[in-house]
Amino acid sequence: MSSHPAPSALHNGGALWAALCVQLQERTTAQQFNTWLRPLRGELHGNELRLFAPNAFVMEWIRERLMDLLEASLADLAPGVILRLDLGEEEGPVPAAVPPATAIGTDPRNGHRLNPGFSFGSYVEGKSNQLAVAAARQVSEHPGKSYNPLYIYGGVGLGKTHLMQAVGNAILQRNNDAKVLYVSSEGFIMDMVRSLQHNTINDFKQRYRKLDALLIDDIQFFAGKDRTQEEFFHTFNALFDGGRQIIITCDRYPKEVDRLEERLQSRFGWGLTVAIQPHDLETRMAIVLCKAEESGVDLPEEVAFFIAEKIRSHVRELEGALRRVIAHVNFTRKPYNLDTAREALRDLIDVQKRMVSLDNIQKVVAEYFHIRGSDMQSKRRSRNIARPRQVAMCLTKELTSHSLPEIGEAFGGRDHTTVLHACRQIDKLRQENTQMDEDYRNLLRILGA
Ligand SMILES: Nc1ncnc2c1ncn2[C@@H]1O[C@H](COP(=O)(O)OP(=O)(O)OP(=O)(O)O)[C@@H](O)[C@H]1O
Repeated sequence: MSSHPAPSALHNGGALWAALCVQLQERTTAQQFNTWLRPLRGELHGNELRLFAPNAFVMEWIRERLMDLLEASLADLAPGVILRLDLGEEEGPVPAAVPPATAIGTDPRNGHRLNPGFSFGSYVEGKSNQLAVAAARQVSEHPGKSYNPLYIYGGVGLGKTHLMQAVGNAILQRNNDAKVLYVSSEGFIMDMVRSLQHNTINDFKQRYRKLDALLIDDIQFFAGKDRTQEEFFHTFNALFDGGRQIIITCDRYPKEVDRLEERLQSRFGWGLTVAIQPHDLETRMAIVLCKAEESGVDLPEEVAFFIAEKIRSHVRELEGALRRVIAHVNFTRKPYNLDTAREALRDLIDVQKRMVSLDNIQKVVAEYFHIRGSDMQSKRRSRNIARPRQVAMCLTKELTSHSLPEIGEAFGGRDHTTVLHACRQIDKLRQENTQMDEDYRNLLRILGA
């Protein structure tokens, strides 16, 4: 991280917190940042940075999920300063991403909370999202009538939110009076909690049930939240029965969302469930070109290809890499070509190379499946050992340039046909078994591929 503020800038807690926010914005999604971190207030007391949360719900959420990230970022920025999270004395302002309940659907300018940039026009279509895009277009033309609910699922940063909001924007374009609302599932929970706190739960129900289209993002965060699920169940029924459109996104298939009531799981499957798969090279390249054009940059195709080839995880990373290249070119005043792209992404590529070494793949896979590193080479054949070993072989084949005999050798002197068999087996299992596919994709992500 390059943005270390001068020590004088850190004298008061506000400045330190502001500097920390710059880092955190890079390390979280916009939604996470706006919903959970932006509402915090920072005060520096000696060597202790105290962060005050506006309410207990926000405080607990941060404690459970963001504390490690906050502490690590603070340690990078101001080593030695300790972090303490407290409840603010007074109820703080409502987070920017979650306007006060009364604002929902009533502000004609942005009551719907849609990002106008998330349109079909700026969404690149490829093999990985073809079906999802076709379904989304259909829904935008006949909301409430074609597929209800439309359930879009897929891994992190693959374009679920963008596509869902494209539908919302298209509905509004056709009918400016339509009551459309985009809300993250965390936003829905916050909204509900606030209504409960203020005894306005009936208003909450009315607001949500009057909508023409409800777009609810990342529904996996409903897991285990019984009161929220209960409330959403009734909202869902009211909208569905009234022929209003519901669009849901999630990181997995409905039946695979843990601790989600069965009645919700089954309702989510009533309409159409479509997946967005990780994008292939051509689609990634088209996305890079599209994003470059949006930024007013005439990017040579070879540079777009280079970025798409090196960054294989998800679109947010692709965007990050492109931003780096643009910043580097602006700063050095050099032209856009392979050399400048390589210079701009050197750190990233170096990290990636270290991550995808044969040794590291074995280590990461062993840790992921909780087996011993030495089991990668051992003769043990029990499934809980053999399967991770096959996964590691398959990843090594996919991510490195080692030959099959070299891979076999590194996995306890096995024959190259064993490696080939492992790769085929894992490919097959990934198609048949979503858990295996998810594990494999998680590992690719951990390995930075
Ligand atoms: N097919 C695409 N064409 C153009 N841009 C895309 C495409 N897919 C994703 N993006 C861009 O990638 C970024 C991340 O996309 P988005 O937030 O929609 O992903 P997501 O699947 O909802 O992620 P998360 O799982 O974190 O909620 C956005 O800036 C979006 O515009």
